Amino acid sequence: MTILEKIITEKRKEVVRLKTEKFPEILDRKPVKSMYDSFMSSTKMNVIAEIKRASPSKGEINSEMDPVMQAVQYEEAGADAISVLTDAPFFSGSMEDLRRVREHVSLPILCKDFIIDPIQIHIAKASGADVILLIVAALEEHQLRELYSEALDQGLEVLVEVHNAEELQTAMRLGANIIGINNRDLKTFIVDLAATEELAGEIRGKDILIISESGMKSSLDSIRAEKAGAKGILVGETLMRSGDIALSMKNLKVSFDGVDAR
Ligand SMILES: O=P(O)(O)OC[C@@H](O)[C@@H](O)c1c[nH]c2ccccc12
Repeated sequence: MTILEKIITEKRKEVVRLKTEKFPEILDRKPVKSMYDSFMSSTKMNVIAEIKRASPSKGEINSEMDPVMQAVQYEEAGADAISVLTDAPFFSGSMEDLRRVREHVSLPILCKDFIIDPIQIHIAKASGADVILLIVAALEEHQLRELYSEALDQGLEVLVEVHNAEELQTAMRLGANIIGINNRDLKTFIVDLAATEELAGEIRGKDILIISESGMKSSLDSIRAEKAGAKGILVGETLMRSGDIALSMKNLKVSFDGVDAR
């Protein structure tokens, strides 16, 4: 079994449990600006800064961190959106983390999870998410379509994640307007920015927002993503391990002419 299959097997059990539990209280909140609109109109690389305690490929990353303190630091450092990993068994996160972060930041929040059932979308929305992730490799196309339209009906934006040309075709058939190219192969954990370079060129239509995900360490990586056509990057580990979040953020937020934004 691949790690992705293991994660999905656990998710199915979680969904069964969620359906028996009490639905969480709906958080009262102000609307935020659309991530799509703000990223498309920016002149600098947009950074989605991720709250990630641990991962199956790296084990523990930063288990001491308080998600609210981390998210507030991200916002102060100039992040454009916050991603909160809510999966518990493999990433040590929770929906409670997302809810707490929501109460302290005003940026768009991405609920980063392995969504396989509408109940997860409803809970994410109630907990304050603005954007959800749908991973093409984890879903049948009909499921992907159902979950995608459910999310739009709920007023959420959707980041549709792909890793190869076939998945990209599926995302484009769906009409996704935000496509995330994961540089990490979820089956082997190998990270290679060439994934963004290869796939971004195949994305037809200037109105699709491209996000390059995983493995971003420095301004060089950010410039590489920008040259390939990405308007956003999703960064977890580098920011979670950084001793100077403001500096790391500055390095990643290159301006779109390829010159460092500083
Ligand atoms: O820590 P990194 O290498 O910066 O990666 C962040 C993010 O892209 C990664 O966490 C991720 C991308 N797609 C996912 C799907 C599920 C869980 C996690 C992910």
